[in-house]
Amino acid sequence: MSPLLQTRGLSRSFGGLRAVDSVDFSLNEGEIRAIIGPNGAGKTTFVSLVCGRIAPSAGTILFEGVDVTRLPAHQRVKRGIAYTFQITSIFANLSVFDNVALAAQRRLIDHAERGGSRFSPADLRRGVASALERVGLADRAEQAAGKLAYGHQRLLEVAMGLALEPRLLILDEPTQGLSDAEIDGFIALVRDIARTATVLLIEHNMPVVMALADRITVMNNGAVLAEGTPAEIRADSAVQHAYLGTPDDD
Ligand SMILES: Nc1ncnc2c1ncn2[C@@H]1O[C@H](COP(=O)(O)OP(=O)(O)OP(=O)(O)O)[C@@H](O)[C@H]1O
Repeated sequence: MSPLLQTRGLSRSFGGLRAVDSVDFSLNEGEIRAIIGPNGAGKTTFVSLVCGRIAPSAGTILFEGVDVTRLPAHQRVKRGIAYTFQITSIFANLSVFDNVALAAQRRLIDHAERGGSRFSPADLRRGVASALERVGLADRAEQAAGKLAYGHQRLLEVAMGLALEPRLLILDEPTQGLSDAEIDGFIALVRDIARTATVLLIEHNMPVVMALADRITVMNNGAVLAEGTPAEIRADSAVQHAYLGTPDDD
């Protein structure tokens, strides 16, 4: 089986700093993959290259075997790559419902343009309601998005990503600002998402990573330091040294 996503020699420098340094990466369809690593390791830069928010200095990105390295971000979204944008992508004055509707509308219009069923407002409402239900924000649909607590804004971004019905959903630190109970709900949500999409998760919360990831990629100084199952990563002494502390820390 060819991988859903593959990068070869992917690099990005900022001035003299190699934020992402010749990364060869491969992700199979249906996987939940976590990317971990210390602050500044290059995780966000790496996924920003994958989704097309920033351009690489060198290297290639293949999605479903097709070279998407030069495609603009919106074309990658059409192909099924969704990134839960940082909080800045939320329209604070619009309702929670309308924020998700903007994302869902884009997918339905794309679908209609490709010769699929005609755009229908009823489909739109259903898609939005379902995405909000899945992330647990259905009862806040009418609130202004800017009034949501930080953690709930992160969940709103996940709902916006889900409304795109992606093949690959990239989640960048989604549990930041969530309570313990909400984190439990989030773990169940990601397992549910993984039934229909491949998940690439940047996450600092180790119990969340260990609970969810099929495999873990550890980045350090822009490069891949290690890759393996949660058990392999826990046992890797270089990883413990760079990042995890002692194996019993969590
Ligand atoms: N736009 C930019 N201009 C200059 N330097 C940048 C830019 N974006 C990232 N960097 C630098 O690139 C390096 C990697 O940053 P990146 O945000 O990808 O790391 P990260 O692993 O996601 O860190 P964190 O866990 O703190 O989010 C850092 O040294 C950062 O300061």
